[in-house]
Amino acid sequence: MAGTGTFKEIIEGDVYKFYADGHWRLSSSGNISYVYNPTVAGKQAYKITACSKDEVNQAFQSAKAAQKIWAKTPLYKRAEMLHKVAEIMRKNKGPIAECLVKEVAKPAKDSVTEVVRSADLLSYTAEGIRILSEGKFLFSDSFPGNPRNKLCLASKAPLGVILAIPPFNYPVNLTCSKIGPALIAGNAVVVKPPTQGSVSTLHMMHCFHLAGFPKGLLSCVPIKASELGDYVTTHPLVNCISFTGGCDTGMSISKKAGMVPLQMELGGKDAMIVLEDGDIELAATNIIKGGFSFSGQRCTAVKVVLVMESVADKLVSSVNAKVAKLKVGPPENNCDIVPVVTEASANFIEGLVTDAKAKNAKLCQAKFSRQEWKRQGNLIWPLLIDNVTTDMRIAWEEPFGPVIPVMRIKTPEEGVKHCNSSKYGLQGCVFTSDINKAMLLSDAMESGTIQINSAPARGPDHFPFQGIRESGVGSQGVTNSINLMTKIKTTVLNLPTASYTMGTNKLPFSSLLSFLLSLVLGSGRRRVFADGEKRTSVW
Ligand SMILES: NC(=O)c1ccc[n+]([C@@H]2O[C@H](COP(=O)([O-])OP(=O)(O)OC[C@H]3O[C@@H](n4cnc5c(N)ncnc54)[C@H](O)[C@@H]3O)[C@@H](O)[C@H]2O)c1
Repeated sequence: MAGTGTFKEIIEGDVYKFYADGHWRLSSSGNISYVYNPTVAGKQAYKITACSKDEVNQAFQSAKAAQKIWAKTPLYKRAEMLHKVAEIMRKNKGPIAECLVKEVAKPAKDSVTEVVRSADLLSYTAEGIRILSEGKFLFSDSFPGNPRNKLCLASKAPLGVILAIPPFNYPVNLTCSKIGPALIAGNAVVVKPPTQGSVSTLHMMHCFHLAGFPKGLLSCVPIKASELGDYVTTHPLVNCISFTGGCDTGMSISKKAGMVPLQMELGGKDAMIVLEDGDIELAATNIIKGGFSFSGQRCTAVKVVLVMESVADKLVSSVNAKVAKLKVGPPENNCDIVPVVTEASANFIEGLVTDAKAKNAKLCQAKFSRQEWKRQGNLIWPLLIDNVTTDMRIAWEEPFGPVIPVMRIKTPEEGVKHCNSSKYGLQGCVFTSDINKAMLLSDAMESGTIQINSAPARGPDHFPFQGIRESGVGSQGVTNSINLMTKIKTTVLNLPTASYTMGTNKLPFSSLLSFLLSLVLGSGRRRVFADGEKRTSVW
């Protein structure tokens, strides 16, 4: 059970602690943040301590110190540690999943899946040592005017301290997808958890604690973002920000961040284009799975359907039939449609529906099976909105709820134009049985990823995943995240003469040997330099 047994150390009374310097403690500020249960209006699920400025600063200082030691930890040992955390997470998936159900209303089964998937991600990331153990070796003579007398060794070095800011919808998975690559690459991490989702994140962090990482290397500092958000994101010890969340927050952080690498995974308006030759049943199934699961609160949810007029009726009626079978209710019962995360989100979604209705869109479920479209608290019944036009907000905005607009198009180009006019460019998908059309459309759609004959999806977690325009900066996926969280360090070996592998040059052994000798002799000694002269080394 959450906060007990293995996890009893992370709570005092009914208040969850923060994690820094290898310890769990309450903030000296005495400040508390409240996490609400989305399923029961106004009901508090958890209380968490909120860190002060000094405590956040201390976490960054400790991270900086610990990173220096961690960077000297052999790659294989770093990998062993990540495998160990993954094992602990798998063993303790129950309590972590329990928190996801309570604080973000994720269906119980999906909550367990999120924890297991995150453990798998960490195990996979541990194998990132294969990427990190390889570097590059360059010869100088491919650039005009250079003989082969310079040898360049390039390798990946850690950046330092990574600030990880995950969103509420996948707090465990999207924290692991930042921590794993950061640690394997030799970095330290400070996590700022989302308020809804913080308790799952704290439980997950305890698994890292139990695995025995060096003190200070990892910390998790819940804060009130409105008060300390800027302090955290502009802290001078931050060497990289890996953020997942909404466009407005991400863009505001990007503008304020200093000269540090950014990994920004922001919102999306993922378009599905359905052509006349597409498998309509398959498209309908993917709208249900890809658009309504977790009540549409996924960055890669289908967020607008652009269907060719001639097959639109068939698609809409197939989706409507499937919508009627969706189970609406609490996450504990594994319902398909669960309450959205906050009342503010529910109000926002309702606003999009009201606007579309006022502009004569058709609310399919208001008519279908005589069921009025409805909302009770944060619970919003699934809704397909047909005949959506470009003057409606829902044609452009991200609902992050179980509401999907359908726009009827006359040509595929019309669909591409709508997709490319969006401020977002995360994912998209195309349904067609013609591979040539699929490729042409994929190339024409300006989004980070286009899926052919399947709904947008983030996984598998090692695939590259990125957004363009306001959907983000940088690319993720295990390999890309490792690369983003490292910098290239080069050492150039300057030889006294050009040397070609198995070349037929006359070998100037004496000078080459003396040069090599100079490399192996210790600092401060009288050394023979490449030019044959004896000098005292400066280091
Ligand atoms: N592209 C992706 O990979 C991806 C994945 C999941 C979710 N998302 C997007 O995330 C959004 C939903 O998540 P959300 O509601 O948690 O987003 P959000 O932008 O409200 O919050 C994201 C995170 O930023 C923090 N935050 C807010 N203000 C801050 C500030 N001033 N300084 C520092 N941190 C601050 C929040 O506490 C949270 O941890 C959607 O737009 C969704 O599309 C994107």
